[in-house]
Amino acid sequence: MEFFGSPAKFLPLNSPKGILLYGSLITLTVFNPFLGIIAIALTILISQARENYGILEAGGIPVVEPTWFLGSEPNYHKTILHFADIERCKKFGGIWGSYVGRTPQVYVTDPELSRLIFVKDFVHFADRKEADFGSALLNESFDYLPGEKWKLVRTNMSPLFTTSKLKQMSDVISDSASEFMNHLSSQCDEKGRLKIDCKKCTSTWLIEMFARTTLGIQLEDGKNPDNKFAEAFREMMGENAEYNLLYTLSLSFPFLSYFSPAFSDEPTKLIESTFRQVIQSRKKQIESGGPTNSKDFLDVLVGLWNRVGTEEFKNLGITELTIVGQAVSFFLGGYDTSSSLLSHLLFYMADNPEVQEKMNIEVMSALKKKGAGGGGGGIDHDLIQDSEIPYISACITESLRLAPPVLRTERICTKDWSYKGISIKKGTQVMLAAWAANRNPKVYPDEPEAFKPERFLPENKAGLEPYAFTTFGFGPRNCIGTRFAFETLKLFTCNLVKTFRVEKRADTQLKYKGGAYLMLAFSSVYLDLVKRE
Ligand code: HEM
Repeated sequence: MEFFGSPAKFLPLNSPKGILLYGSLITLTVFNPFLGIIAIALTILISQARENYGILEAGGIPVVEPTWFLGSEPNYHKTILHFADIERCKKFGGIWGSYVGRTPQVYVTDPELSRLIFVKDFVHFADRKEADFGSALLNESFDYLPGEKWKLVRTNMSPLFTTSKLKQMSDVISDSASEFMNHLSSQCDEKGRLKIDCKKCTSTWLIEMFARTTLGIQLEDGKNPDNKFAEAFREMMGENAEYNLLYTLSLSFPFLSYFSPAFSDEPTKLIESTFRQVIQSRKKQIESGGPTNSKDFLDVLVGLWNRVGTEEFKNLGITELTIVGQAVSFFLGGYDTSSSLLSHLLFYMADNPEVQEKMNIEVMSALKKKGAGGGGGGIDHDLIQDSEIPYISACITESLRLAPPVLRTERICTKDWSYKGISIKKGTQVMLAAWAANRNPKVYPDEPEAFKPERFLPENKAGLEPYAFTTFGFGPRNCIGTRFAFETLKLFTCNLVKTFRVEKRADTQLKYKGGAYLMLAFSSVYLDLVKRE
Protein backbone atom coordinates (compact mmCIF):
# COMPACT_ATOMS: atom_id res chain seq x y z
CA MET A 1 0.00 0.00 0.00
CA GLU A 2 2.83 2.40 0.69
CA PHE A 3 4.18 2.49 -2.84
CA PHE A 4 3.97 6.23 -3.16
CA GLY A 5 5.19 7.49 0.19
CA SER A 6 3.72 10.55 1.87
CA PRO A 7 3.62 13.40 1.02
CA ALA A 8 3.29 11.94 -2.47
CA LYS A 9 4.87 13.54 -5.40
CA PHE A 10 6.58 11.12 -7.73
CA LEU A 11 8.83 8.69 -5.91
CA PRO A 12 12.52 9.48 -6.32
CA LEU A 13 14.23 7.12 -8.76
CA ASN A 14 17.01 6.29 -6.34
CA SER A 15 14.76 5.10 -3.48
CA PRO A 16 14.06 1.38 -2.95
CA LYS A 17 10.30 1.95 -3.45
CA GLY A 18 11.03 4.05 -6.55
CA ILE A 19 13.25 1.35 -8.03
CA LEU A 20 10.58 -1.28 -7.31
CA LEU A 21 7.75 0.80 -8.79
CA TYR A 22 9.48 2.14 -11.89
CA GLY A 23 11.18 -1.20 -12.51
CA SER A 24 7.78 -2.96 -12.40
CA LEU A 25 6.23 -0.40 -14.76
CA ILE A 26 9.08 -0.74 -17.28
CA THR A 27 8.97 -4.54 -17.12
CA LEU A 28 5.18 -4.58 -17.57
CA THR A 29 5.40 -2.15 -20.52
CA VAL A 30 8.06 -4.28 -22.22
CA PHE A 31 6.01 -7.49 -21.90
CA ASN A 32 2.55 -5.94 -22.43
CA PRO A 33 2.67 -2.33 -23.72
CA PHE A 34 -1.13 -1.91 -23.42
CA LEU A 35 -1.25 -2.87 -19.73
CA GLY A 36 1.99 -0.99 -19.13
CA ILE A 37 0.54 2.30 -20.46
CA ILE A 38 -2.59 1.85 -18.33
CA ALA A 39 -0.45 1.20 -15.25
CA ILE A 40 1.68 4.31 -15.96
CA ALA A 41 -1.46 6.47 -16.43
CA LEU A 42 -2.92 5.18 -13.14
CA THR A 43 0.39 5.81 -11.36
CA ILE A 44 0.36 9.43 -12.53
CA LEU A 45 -3.31 9.94 -11.56
CA ILE A 46 -2.85 8.44 -8.12
CA SER A 47 0.30 10.45 -7.47
CA GLN A 48 -1.58 13.61 -8.36
CA ALA A 49 -4.50 12.65 -6.11
CA ARG A 50 -2.04 12.36 -3.22
CA GLU A 51 0.01 15.42 -4.02
CA ASN A 52 -1.20 17.49 -1.03
CA TYR A 53 -1.08 14.76 1.62
CA GLY A 54 0.98 15.85 4.58
CA ILE A 55 0.49 19.62 4.14
CA LEU A 56 -1.98 19.94 7.02
CA GLU A 57 -0.03 17.76 9.45
CA ALA A 58 3.09 19.83 8.71
CA GLY A 59 1.13 22.89 9.94
CA GLY A 60 0.42 21.23 13.30
CA ILE A 61 -3.24 20.50 12.45
CA PRO A 62 -4.73 17.14 13.46
CA VAL A 63 -6.26 15.44 10.42
CA VAL A 64 -8.88 12.88 9.52
CA GLU A 65 -6.58 10.06 8.33
CA PRO A 66 -6.47 10.02 4.52
CA THR A 67 -7.04 6.83 2.54
CA TRP A 68 -4.62 5.62 -0.12
CA PHE A 69 -5.82 7.97 -2.87
CA LEU A 70 -9.42 9.13 -2.12
CA GLY A 71 -8.45 11.63 0.55
CA SER A 72 -10.01 11.54 4.02
CA GLU A 73 -13.56 11.28 2.70
CA PRO A 74 -13.95 8.15 0.53
CA ASN A 75 -17.72 8.17 1.24
CA TYR A 76 -18.24 11.91 0.82
CA HIS A 77 -21.40 11.49 -1.27
CA LYS A 78 -23.04 9.43 1.49
CA THR A 79 -21.77 11.33 4.53
CA ILE A 80 -24.03 13.82 6.29
CA LEU A 81 -21.26 16.33 6.58
CA HIS A 82 -22.63 18.60 9.29
CA PHE A 83 -23.05 15.57 11.57
CA ALA A 84 -19.50 14.49 10.70
CA ASP A 85 -18.31 17.99 11.69
CA ILE A 86 -20.00 17.66 15.09
CA GLU A 87 -18.32 14.29 15.74
CA ARG A 88 -14.92 15.55 14.58
CA CYS A 89 -15.18 18.64 16.74
CA LYS A 90 -15.76 16.35 19.74
CA LYS A 91 -12.71 14.27 18.74
CA PHE A 92 -10.22 16.95 17.68
CA GLY A 93 -11.40 20.17 19.38
CA GLY A 94 -11.62 23.62 17.80
CA ILE A 95 -9.52 22.96 14.68
CA TRP A 96 -8.91 19.94 12.47
CA GLY A 97 -8.10 19.11 8.88
CA SER A 98 -9.33 16.81 6.16
CA TYR A 99 -8.27 16.01 2.60
CA VAL A 100 -11.44 16.36 0.58
CA GLY A 101 -10.25 14.47 -2.46
CA ARG A 102 -6.98 16.23 -3.14
CA THR A 103 -7.97 19.55 -1.50
CA PRO A 104 -6.59 20.23 1.96
CA GLN A 105 -9.34 21.75 4.11
CA VAL A 106 -9.09 23.17 7.62
CA TYR A 107 -12.19 23.22 9.83
CA VAL A 108 -12.57 25.77 12.58
CA THR A 109 -15.04 25.98 15.46
CA ASP A 110 -12.93 27.68 18.13
CA PRO A 111 -14.33 31.23 18.64
CA GLU A 112 -10.89 32.85 18.95
CA LEU A 113 -9.57 31.20 15.77
CA SER A 114 -12.77 32.20 13.96
CA ARG A 115 -12.25 35.81 14.98
CA LEU A 116 -8.64 35.79 13.80
CA ILE A 117 -9.25 34.06 10.48
CA PHE A 118 -12.52 35.72 9.46
CA VAL A 119 -12.01 39.21 10.88
CA LYS A 120 -8.59 40.24 12.17
CA ASP A 121 -6.46 38.49 9.54
CA PHE A 122 -9.00 38.85 6.73
CA VAL A 123 -6.24 39.82 4.26
CA HIS A 124 -4.96 36.24 4.45
CA PHE A 125 -8.42 34.79 3.83
CA ALA A 126 -10.31 37.39 1.75
CA ASP A 127 -11.58 35.11 -1.05
CA ARG A 128 -13.55 31.93 -1.48
CA LYS A 129 -12.18 29.12 -3.65
CA GLU A 130 -12.57 29.79 -7.36
CA ALA A 131 -15.65 27.85 -8.34
CA ASP A 132 -16.94 26.37 -11.55
CA PHE A 133 -20.62 25.55 -11.14
CA GLY A 134 -20.97 24.45 -14.77
CA SER A 135 -23.04 27.60 -15.41
CA ALA A 136 -21.70 30.91 -16.75
CA LEU A 137 -24.36 32.80 -14.80
CA LEU A 138 -23.72 31.10 -11.48
CA ASN A 139 -19.98 31.50 -11.94
CA GLU A 140 -20.60 35.26 -11.68
CA SER A 141 -22.38 34.85 -8.35
CA PHE A 142 -21.49 37.49 -5.75
CA ASP A 143 -20.41 34.95 -3.14
CA TYR A 144 -17.61 33.70 -5.38
CA LEU A 145 -16.31 36.89 -6.98
CA PRO A 146 -12.61 37.35 -6.32
CA GLY A 147 -10.77 40.26 -4.61
CA GLU A 148 -11.29 43.66 -6.24
CA LYS A 149 -14.30 42.54 -8.28
CA TRP A 150 -16.04 41.41 -5.08
CA LYS A 151 -15.08 44.64 -3.27
CA LEU A 152 -16.63 46.85 -5.95
CA VAL A 153 -19.90 44.92 -5.99
CA ARG A 154 -20.11 44.73 -2.19
CA THR A 155 -19.50 48.47 -1.84
CA ASN A 156 -22.35 49.17 -4.26
CA MET A 157 -24.75 46.70 -2.64
CA SER A 158 -24.17 47.55 1.04
CA PRO A 159 -26.28 50.76 1.08
CA LEU A 160 -29.32 48.64 0.15
CA PHE A 161 -29.38 47.24 3.68
CA THR A 162 -29.50 50.41 5.77
CA THR A 163 -32.29 50.76 8.34
CA SER A 164 -34.27 53.18 6.18
CA LYS A 165 -34.06 50.95 3.09
CA LEU A 166 -35.06 47.96 5.17
CA LYS A 167 -38.07 49.82 6.55
CA GLN A 168 -39.06 50.71 3.00
CA MET A 169 -38.93 47.05 1.95
CA SER A 170 -40.58 45.87 5.15
CA ASP A 171 -44.06 47.04 4.09
CA VAL A 172 -43.83 45.01 0.89
CA ILE A 173 -42.59 41.92 2.77
CA SER A 174 -45.34 42.25 5.34
CA ASP A 175 -48.12 42.63 2.71
CA SER A 176 -46.77 39.68 0.84
CA ALA A 177 -46.63 37.52 4.03
CA SER A 178 -50.19 38.31 5.08
CA GLU A 179 -51.49 37.69 1.53
CA PHE A 180 -49.69 34.35 1.53
CA MET A 181 -51.35 33.33 4.81
CA ASN A 182 -54.75 34.20 3.31
CA HIS A 183 -53.88 32.07 0.33
CA LEU A 184 -52.87 29.13 2.55
CA SER A 185 -56.09 29.54 4.56
CA SER A 186 -58.09 29.34 1.36
CA GLN A 187 -56.35 26.03 0.54
CA CYS A 188 -57.32 24.35 3.84
CA ASP A 189 -59.87 21.51 3.83
CA GLU A 190 -63.23 21.66 5.61
CA LYS A 191 -61.52 20.84 8.93
CA GLY A 192 -59.19 23.80 8.46
CA ARG A 193 -56.13 21.65 7.71
CA LEU A 194 -53.50 21.87 5.00
CA LYS A 195 -50.62 19.47 4.41
CA ILE A 196 -47.48 21.34 3.37
CA ASP A 197 -44.01 20.42 2.18
CA CYS A 198 -42.25 23.00 4.36
CA LYS A 199 -39.41 23.93 2.04
CA LYS A 200 -41.53 24.04 -1.10
CA CYS A 201 -44.22 26.09 0.62
CA THR A 202 -41.89 28.65 2.24
CA SER A 203 -39.60 28.94 -0.79
CA THR A 204 -42.64 29.69 -2.99
CA TRP A 205 -43.44 32.62 -0.74
CA LEU A 206 -39.82 33.76 -0.49
CA ILE A 207 -39.27 33.76 -4.26
CA GLU A 208 -42.50 35.70 -4.80
CA MET A 209 -41.58 38.14 -2.02
CA PHE A 210 -38.03 38.62 -3.37
CA ALA A 211 -39.42 39.36 -6.84
CA ARG A 212 -41.57 42.08 -5.33
CA THR A 213 -38.99 43.63 -3.02
CA THR A 214 -35.89 43.49 -5.20
CA LEU A 215 -37.25 43.58 -8.76
CA GLY A 216 -40.55 45.35 -8.12
CA ILE A 217 -42.44 42.74 -10.15
CA GLN A 218 -45.40 40.52 -9.33
CA LEU A 219 -44.84 36.94 -10.51
CA GLU A 220 -47.50 35.36 -12.63
CA ASP A 221 -49.05 32.54 -10.59
CA GLY A 222 -46.53 33.38 -7.82
CA LYS A 223 -48.38 31.59 -4.97
CA ASN A 224 -48.58 28.31 -6.84
CA PRO A 225 -45.69 26.13 -5.54
CA ASP A 226 -45.19 24.81 -9.08
CA ASN A 227 -44.95 28.20 -10.81
CA LYS A 228 -42.30 28.11 -13.51
CA PHE A 229 -40.03 30.79 -12.02
CA ALA A 230 -39.84 29.02 -8.62
CA GLU A 231 -39.35 25.67 -10.36
CA ALA A 232 -36.49 27.12 -12.42
CA PHE A 233 -34.75 28.28 -9.22
CA ARG A 234 -35.20 24.89 -7.55
CA GLU A 235 -33.93 23.08 -10.60
CA MET A 236 -30.97 25.43 -10.93
CA MET A 237 -30.06 24.70 -7.30
CA GLY A 238 -30.36 20.97 -8.00
CA GLU A 239 -32.78 20.57 -5.07
CA ASN A 240 -33.70 17.06 -6.08
CA ALA A 241 -30.18 16.06 -7.04
CA GLU A 242 -28.44 13.29 -5.14
CA TYR A 243 -24.68 13.03 -4.85
CA ASN A 244 -23.14 9.79 -6.12
CA LEU A 245 -19.82 7.97 -6.17
CA LEU A 246 -18.80 9.79 -9.35
CA TYR A 247 -18.95 13.01 -7.37
CA THR A 248 -16.67 11.64 -4.65
CA LEU A 249 -14.24 10.33 -7.26
CA SER A 250 -14.20 13.72 -9.01
CA LEU A 251 -12.79 15.27 -5.83
CA SER A 252 -9.62 13.24 -6.29
CA PHE A 253 -9.75 13.18 -10.09
CA PRO A 254 -11.21 16.59 -11.10
CA PHE A 255 -11.57 15.73 -14.81
CA LEU A 256 -14.51 13.51 -13.75
CA SER A 257 -16.51 16.58 -12.59
CA TYR A 258 -17.19 17.23 -16.27
CA PHE A 259 -19.61 14.26 -16.05
CA SER A 260 -21.29 15.49 -12.84
CA PRO A 261 -21.73 19.28 -12.89
CA ALA A 262 -22.83 20.74 -9.55
CA PHE A 263 -25.64 22.85 -10.99
CA SER A 264 -27.90 22.64 -14.01
CA ASP A 265 -27.42 25.34 -16.63
CA GLU A 266 -30.71 24.84 -18.50
CA PRO A 267 -33.10 26.61 -16.07
CA THR A 268 -30.75 29.58 -15.76
CA LYS A 269 -31.93 30.70 -19.22
CA LEU A 270 -35.44 31.65 -18.04
CA ILE A 271 -34.00 33.32 -14.95
CA GLU A 272 -31.32 35.19 -16.87
CA SER A 273 -33.74 36.49 -19.50
CA THR A 274 -36.29 37.61 -16.86
CA PHE A 275 -33.64 39.52 -14.90
CA ARG A 276 -32.19 41.07 -18.07
CA GLN A 277 -35.63 42.29 -19.13
CA VAL A 278 -36.36 43.80 -15.73
CA ILE A 279 -33.00 45.60 -15.57
CA GLN A 280 -33.32 46.90 -19.12
CA SER A 281 -36.85 48.15 -18.59
CA ARG A 282 -35.74 50.08 -15.45
CA LYS A 283 -32.79 51.45 -17.47
CA LYS A 284 -35.20 52.76 -20.12
CA GLN A 285 -37.46 54.20 -17.42
CA ILE A 286 -34.52 56.10 -15.91
CA GLU A 287 -33.28 57.30 -19.31
CA SER A 288 -36.71 58.63 -20.21
CA GLY A 289 -36.78 60.57 -16.94
CA GLY A 290 -39.59 58.43 -15.44
CA PRO A 291 -40.04 58.06 -11.65
CA THR A 292 -38.03 55.32 -9.93
CA ASN A 293 -37.80 53.97 -6.43
CA SER A 294 -34.70 56.08 -5.76
CA LYS A 295 -31.65 53.87 -5.20
CA ASP A 296 -33.46 50.58 -4.75
CA PHE A 297 -31.89 47.28 -5.80
CA LEU A 298 -32.73 47.78 -9.49
CA ASP A 299 -31.33 51.31 -9.57
CA VAL A 300 -28.05 49.98 -8.18
CA LEU A 301 -27.97 47.26 -10.84
CA VAL A 302 -28.70 49.79 -13.61
CA GLY A 303 -25.91 52.01 -12.26
CA LEU A 304 -23.48 49.09 -12.56
CA TRP A 305 -24.86 48.10 -15.97
CA ASN A 306 -24.13 51.58 -17.32
CA ARG A 307 -20.46 51.16 -16.35
CA VAL A 308 -20.00 47.91 -18.32
CA GLY A 309 -17.45 48.60 -21.06
CA THR A 310 -15.51 51.20 -19.04
CA GLU A 311 -11.80 50.60 -18.58
CA GLU A 312 -12.30 49.87 -14.85
CA PHE A 313 -14.97 47.22 -15.48
CA LYS A 314 -13.03 45.69 -18.37
CA ASN A 315 -9.98 45.32 -16.14
CA LEU A 316 -12.06 43.69 -13.41
CA GLY A 317 -13.86 41.42 -15.89
CA ILE A 318 -17.29 42.85 -15.03
CA THR A 319 -19.77 42.21 -17.84
CA GLU A 320 -23.57 42.42 -18.22
CA LEU A 321 -23.67 38.79 -17.06
CA THR A 322 -21.86 39.79 -13.85
CA ILE A 323 -24.64 42.29 -13.11
CA VAL A 324 -27.40 39.77 -13.80
CA GLY A 325 -25.44 37.31 -11.65
CA GLN A 326 -25.73 39.69 -8.68
CA ALA A 327 -29.51 39.75 -8.91
CA VAL A 328 -29.56 35.97 -9.10
CA SER A 329 -27.20 35.54 -6.16
CA PHE A 330 -29.42 37.75 -3.98
CA PHE A 331 -32.36 35.50 -4.78
CA LEU A 332 -30.31 32.37 -4.16
CA GLY A 333 -28.58 33.73 -1.07
CA GLY A 334 -31.92 34.75 0.36
CA TYR A 335 -34.54 32.19 -0.61
CA ASP A 336 -32.69 28.90 -0.14
CA THR A 337 -31.25 29.81 3.27
CA SER A 338 -34.45 31.35 4.60
CA SER A 339 -36.71 28.49 3.43
CA SER A 340 -34.31 25.99 4.95
CA LEU A 341 -34.43 27.90 8.23
CA LEU A 342 -38.23 28.26 8.21
CA SER A 343 -38.62 24.52 7.54
CA HIS A 344 -36.58 23.79 10.68
CA LEU A 345 -38.41 26.39 12.73
CA LEU A 346 -41.78 24.87 11.74
CA PHE A 347 -40.47 21.41 12.58
CA TYR A 348 -39.28 22.55 16.04
CA MET A 349 -42.61 24.29 16.61
CA ALA A 350 -44.54 21.12 15.74
CA ASP A 351 -42.23 19.20 18.06
CA ASN A 352 -42.84 21.68 20.90
CA PRO A 353 -46.56 22.60 20.98
CA GLU A 354 -46.09 24.64 24.17
CA VAL A 355 -43.57 26.84 22.38
CA GLN A 356 -45.95 27.72 19.59
CA GLU A 357 -48.72 28.56 22.04
CA LYS A 358 -46.36 31.05 23.70
CA MET A 359 -45.49 32.47 20.28
CA ASN A 360 -49.17 32.93 19.43
CA ILE A 361 -49.92 34.60 22.76
CA GLU A 362 -46.98 36.95 22.25
CA VAL A 363 -47.96 38.12 18.77
CA MET A 364 -51.62 38.54 19.74
CA SER A 365 -50.73 40.64 22.76
CA ALA A 366 -48.28 42.74 20.71
CA LEU A 367 -51.09 43.39 18.23
CA LYS A 368 -53.49 44.24 21.04
CA LYS A 369 -50.99 46.62 22.60
CA LYS A 370 -50.65 48.31 19.24
CA GLY A 371 -54.43 48.60 18.99
CA ALA A 372 -54.52 46.41 15.91
CA GLY A 373 -56.74 43.79 17.64
CA GLY A 374 -56.84 40.19 16.46
CA GLY A 375 -58.01 41.05 12.93
CA GLY A 376 -55.89 41.35 9.77
CA GLY A 377 -52.89 43.65 9.24
CA GLY A 378 -50.88 45.20 12.06
CA ILE A 379 -47.79 43.01 11.73
CA ASP A 380 -45.19 45.45 10.50
CA HIS A 381 -41.63 46.66 11.02
CA ASP A 382 -42.42 48.27 14.41
CA LEU A 383 -44.28 45.27 15.78
CA ILE A 384 -41.47 42.83 15.00
CA GLN A 385 -38.81 44.63 17.03
CA ASP A 386 -37.15 42.32 19.59
CA SER A 387 -38.56 44.45 22.40
CA GLU A 388 -42.12 43.68 21.22
CA ILE A 389 -41.71 39.96 20.39
CA PRO A 390 -38.70 38.75 22.43
CA TYR A 391 -39.87 35.13 22.54
CA ILE A 392 -40.56 34.79 18.80
CA SER A 393 -37.19 36.43 18.05
CA ALA A 394 -35.55 33.95 20.43
CA CYS A 395 -37.26 31.01 18.66
CA ILE A 396 -35.91 32.21 15.31
CA THR A 397 -32.40 32.76 16.67
CA GLU A 398 -32.39 29.37 18.37
CA SER A 399 -33.40 27.71 15.07
CA LEU A 400 -30.60 29.61 13.33
CA ARG A 401 -28.17 28.33 15.96
CA LEU A 402 -29.33 24.73 15.82
CA ALA A 403 -29.77 24.37 12.05
CA PRO A 404 -27.55 26.86 10.19
CA PRO A 405 -28.59 26.67 6.52
CA VAL A 406 -25.00 27.28 5.34
CA LEU A 407 -23.17 24.29 6.83
CA ARG A 408 -19.72 25.63 6.27
CA THR A 409 -18.70 29.19 5.56
CA GLU A 410 -15.61 29.01 3.44
CA ARG A 411 -12.51 31.02 2.67
CA ILE A 412 -9.34 30.27 0.75
CA CYS A 413 -5.98 31.07 2.31
CA THR A 414 -4.26 33.47 -0.10
CA LYS A 415 -1.19 34.16 2.04
CA ASP A 416 0.52 31.72 4.47
CA TRP A 417 -0.79 32.25 8.01
CA SER A 418 0.31 31.07 11.43
CA TYR A 419 -0.72 31.44 15.05
CA LYS A 420 0.49 29.67 18.21
CA GLY A 421 2.05 26.65 16.47
CA ILE A 422 -0.65 26.27 13.82
CA SER A 423 0.15 27.21 10.24
CA ILE A 424 -2.11 27.28 7.24
CA LYS A 425 -0.53 27.22 3.80
CA LYS A 426 -1.61 29.33 0.86
CA GLY A 427 -4.16 27.40 -1.22
CA THR A 428 -5.77 25.64 1.75
CA GLN A 429 -9.54 25.97 2.10
CA VAL A 430 -10.73 27.08 5.52
CA MET A 431 -14.23 26.17 6.66
CA LEU A 432 -16.17 27.54 9.59
CA ALA A 433 -18.03 24.37 10.62
CA ALA A 434 -21.26 26.08 11.65
CA TRP A 435 -23.21 23.11 13.03
CA ALA A 436 -20.37 22.09 15.32
CA ALA A 437 -19.38 25.65 16.32
CA ASN A 438 -22.97 26.55 17.24
CA ARG A 439 -23.11 23.63 19.67
CA ASN A 440 -20.10 24.73 21.72
CA PRO A 441 -20.85 23.32 25.20
CA LYS A 442 -18.78 26.06 26.85
CA VAL A 443 -21.08 28.72 25.40
CA TYR A 444 -24.36 26.74 25.39
CA PRO A 445 -23.88 24.48 28.44
CA ASP A 446 -27.54 23.59 28.85
CA GLU A 447 -28.07 20.68 26.38
CA PRO A 448 -26.47 22.28 23.31
CA GLU A 449 -28.28 19.81 21.01
CA ALA A 450 -31.75 20.78 22.29
CA PHE A 451 -34.14 23.47 21.00
CA LYS A 452 -34.28 25.95 23.90
CA PRO A 453 -35.33 29.44 22.77
CA GLU A 454 -34.86 30.76 26.33
CA ARG A 455 -31.11 30.95 25.65
CA PHE A 456 -31.77 34.00 23.48
CA LEU A 457 -34.20 35.88 25.72
CA PRO A 458 -32.85 39.36 26.56
CA GLU A 459 -32.04 38.39 30.15
CA ASN A 460 -29.94 35.38 29.06
CA LYS A 461 -28.23 36.35 25.83
CA ALA A 462 -26.14 39.30 26.97
CA GLY A 463 -23.06 37.29 27.95
CA LEU A 464 -23.03 34.89 24.96
CA GLU A 465 -19.75 34.64 23.04
CA PRO A 466 -20.48 36.30 19.64
CA TYR A 467 -18.03 34.10 17.73
CA ALA A 468 -19.92 30.97 18.81
CA PHE A 469 -22.96 31.99 16.74
CA THR A 470 -21.61 31.41 13.25
CA THR A 471 -24.77 31.23 11.14
CA PHE A 472 -24.16 34.41 9.12
CA GLY A 473 -20.37 34.17 8.94
CA PHE A 474 -18.05 36.92 10.14
CA GLY A 475 -16.01 39.88 8.99
CA PRO A 476 -16.04 42.01 5.84
CA ARG A 477 -17.37 39.09 3.79
CA ASN A 478 -20.16 38.05 6.15
CA CYS A 479 -23.78 37.71 5.02
CA ILE A 480 -24.80 41.03 3.54
CA GLY A 481 -28.48 40.11 3.95
CA THR A 482 -28.51 39.33 7.70
CA ARG A 483 -30.85 42.15 8.66
CA PHE A 484 -33.07 41.54 5.67
CA ALA A 485 -33.21 37.87 6.66
CA PHE A 486 -34.30 38.64 10.24
CA GLU A 487 -36.95 41.07 8.94
CA THR A 488 -38.33 38.44 6.58
CA LEU A 489 -38.22 35.58 9.07
CA LYS A 490 -39.94 37.59 11.78
CA LEU A 491 -42.69 38.96 9.51
CA PHE A 492 -43.41 35.50 8.14
CA THR A 493 -43.35 33.78 11.53
CA CYS A 494 -45.59 36.35 13.23
CA ASN A 495 -48.15 36.05 10.42
CA LEU A 496 -47.95 32.26 10.59
CA VAL A 497 -48.35 31.83 14.33
CA LYS A 498 -51.21 34.31 14.32
CA THR A 499 -53.10 32.29 11.68
CA PHE A 500 -52.07 28.66 12.15
CA ARG A 501 -50.88 25.96 14.51
CA VAL A 502 -48.33 23.56 13.08
CA GLU A 503 -48.77 19.83 13.70
CA LYS A 504 -46.72 16.75 12.94
CA ARG A 505 -48.15 14.08 10.66
CA ALA A 506 -47.58 10.33 10.46
CA ASP A 507 -45.21 10.96 7.52
CA THR A 508 -43.27 13.83 9.15
CA GLN A 509 -39.52 13.28 9.16
CA LEU A 510 -36.38 15.40 9.03
CA LYS A 511 -33.89 13.46 6.95
CA TYR A 512 -30.66 15.03 5.72
CA LYS A 513 -28.97 14.20 2.44
CA GLY A 514 -25.40 12.98 2.20
CA GLY A 515 -22.71 14.86 0.30
CA ALA A 516 -24.17 18.36 0.68
CA TYR A 517 -21.08 20.37 1.63
CA LEU A 518 -22.29 23.97 1.62
CA MET A 519 -26.05 24.33 1.83
CA LEU A 520 -28.23 22.17 4.05
CA ALA A 521 -30.05 19.54 1.98
CA PHE A 522 -32.93 17.46 3.31
CA SER A 523 -35.89 15.44 2.04
CA SER A 524 -39.40 16.92 2.14
CA VAL A 525 -40.58 17.78 5.64
CA TYR A 526 -44.37 17.38 5.65
CA LEU A 527 -46.41 19.11 8.34
CA ASP A 528 -50.08 20.12 8.78
CA LEU A 529 -51.09 23.72 9.13
CA VAL A 530 -54.24 23.95 11.26
CA LYS A 531 -56.27 27.14 11.19
CA ARG A 532 -56.68 28.83 14.55
CA GLU A 533 -60.22 29.78 15.56
C1 HEM B 1 -31.49 32.64 7.07
C2 HEM B 1 -31.01 33.42 6.16
C3 HEM B 1 -29.57 33.51 5.73
C4 HEM B 1 -28.47 32.85 6.17
C5 HEM B 1 -28.38 31.80 7.28
C6 HEM B 1 -27.33 33.33 5.42
C7 HEM B 1 -26.03 32.90 5.60
C8 HEM B 1 -24.95 33.37 4.89
C9 HEM B 1 -23.58 32.97 5.11
C10 HEM B 1 -23.10 31.98 6.17
C11 HEM B 1 -22.82 33.64 4.22
C12 HEM B 1 -21.30 33.54 4.10
C13 HEM B 1 -20.71 34.52 5.08
C14 HEM B 1 -19.22 34.49 5.21
O1 HEM B 1 -18.55 33.96 4.29
O2 HEM B 1 -18.66 34.99 6.23
C15 HEM B 1 -23.68 34.46 3.42
C16 HEM B 1 -23.26 35.27 2.40
C17 HEM B 1 -24.12 36.00 1.62
N1 HEM B 1 -25.49 36.16 1.81
FE1 HEM B 1 -26.61 35.31 3.23
N2 HEM B 1 -27.77 34.25 4.53
C18 HEM B 1 -29.12 34.41 4.69
C19 HEM B 1 -29.94 35.29 4.01
C20 HEM B 1 -29.53 36.13 3.02
C21 HEM B 1 -30.38 37.09 2.36
C22 HEM B 1 -31.83 37.36 2.71
C23 HEM B 1 -29.63 37.68 1.39
C24 HEM B 1 -29.99 38.75 0.41
C25 HEM B 1 -30.91 39.64 0.59
C26 HEM B 1 -28.30 37.09 1.46
C27 HEM B 1 -27.26 37.41 0.63
C28 HEM B 1 -25.97 36.97 0.80
C29 HEM B 1 -24.87 37.36 -0.07
C30 HEM B 1 -24.99 38.24 -1.31
C31 HEM B 1 -23.71 36.75 0.45
C32 HEM B 1 -22.29 36.87 -0.09
C33 HEM B 1 -21.58 37.99 0.68
C34 HEM B 1 -20.16 38.25 0.23
O3 HEM B 1 -19.51 37.34 -0.32
O4 HEM B 1 -19.71 39.39 0.41
N3 HEM B 1 -28.28 36.17 2.47
N4 HEM B 1 -24.98 34.29 3.85
